[in-house]
Amino acid sequence: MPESTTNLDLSQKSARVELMSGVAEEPGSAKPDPMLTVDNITRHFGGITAVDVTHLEVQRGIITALIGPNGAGKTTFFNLITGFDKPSPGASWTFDGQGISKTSASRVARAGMVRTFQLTKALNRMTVLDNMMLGAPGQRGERLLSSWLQPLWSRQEKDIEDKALSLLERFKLLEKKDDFAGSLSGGQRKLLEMARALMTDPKMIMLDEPMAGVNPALTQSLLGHVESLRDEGMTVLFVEHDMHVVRHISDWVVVMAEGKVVAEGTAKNVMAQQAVVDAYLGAHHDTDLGDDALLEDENFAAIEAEAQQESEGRS
Ligand SMILES: Nc1ncnc2c1ncn2[C@@H]1O[C@H](COP(=O)(O)OP(=O)(O)OP(=O)(O)O)[C@@H](O)[C@H]1O
Repeated sequence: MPESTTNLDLSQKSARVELMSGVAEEPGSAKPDPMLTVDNITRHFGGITAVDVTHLEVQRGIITALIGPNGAGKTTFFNLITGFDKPSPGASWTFDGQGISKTSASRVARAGMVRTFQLTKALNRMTVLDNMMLGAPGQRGERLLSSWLQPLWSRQEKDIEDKALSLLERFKLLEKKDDFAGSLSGGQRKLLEMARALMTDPKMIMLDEPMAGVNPALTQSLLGHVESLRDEGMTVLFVEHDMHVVRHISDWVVVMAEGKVVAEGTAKNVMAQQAVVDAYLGAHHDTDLGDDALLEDENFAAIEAEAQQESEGRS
């Protein structure tokens, strides 16, 4: 690992700022020590180009947010790099120095890159503890989830259960262990999704809208959990629409629009960039996303609704 990361204690904000201070705030910029490097990844659905990323590096040991208006390609990008979807020929990407572009989702997970999954109907009907231990397969994602846990299953069941219980304790879900997952509140579900992803001891965790549907009381606690994963050395990449959250916990922000990376930088700088304003608002606006007023939920919802209307108008 290059000295740039190892010499710094990335649980300290000043160290993270120092680490990223030399990084160009432009799409595809080189990082001091990338955990993930992606080249020429494209995905078309019929006539739509959902993803068209020429080059992207995700820095190790920090929290990177992936933002962009609805339909920008964020979820498709997550699916592609975790092996849940296949890109057009010519794509390549490496994780922790290892080429993983021709690798199945379960192998990607075993290499140390996991993504969270929303609780599906079948998972809702399982208890919280069973979700952690994972058995019952239904949909593709669930089968993959169980195959991620294969390496663990070679261990004694007791060890696996101990690990599940200690994660549930950490995420304050221990009292709920015998309840059906479907009975959990929105925030508790998000905690369970996160806890479950940690069963495989990942190096990098990818969170898909970790704060969606979470009440304000639990938001703070969830944010704290995400930050503590980073403070323990994990690399975090998350998709999020809530700009308060993005500003609050991101060390770096990548902005996608119409499948491409259109901006990168710190939250503050990125939101002031014209390309980002254009992506969210359309080029005819001259509003600054760095303006805090724009980060009020109400205003952001209006911006998103407008972007949605524009994209529907185009399609
Ligand atoms: N399975 C699919 N079949 C057809 N089109 C798809 C499929 N999945 C995604 N798309 C299209 O690809 C584009 C990117 O979608 P994607 O869901 O990746 O965007 P997103 O940035 O995650 O949006 P959101 O923030 O709304 O979740 C959109 O135009 C979407 O309609």
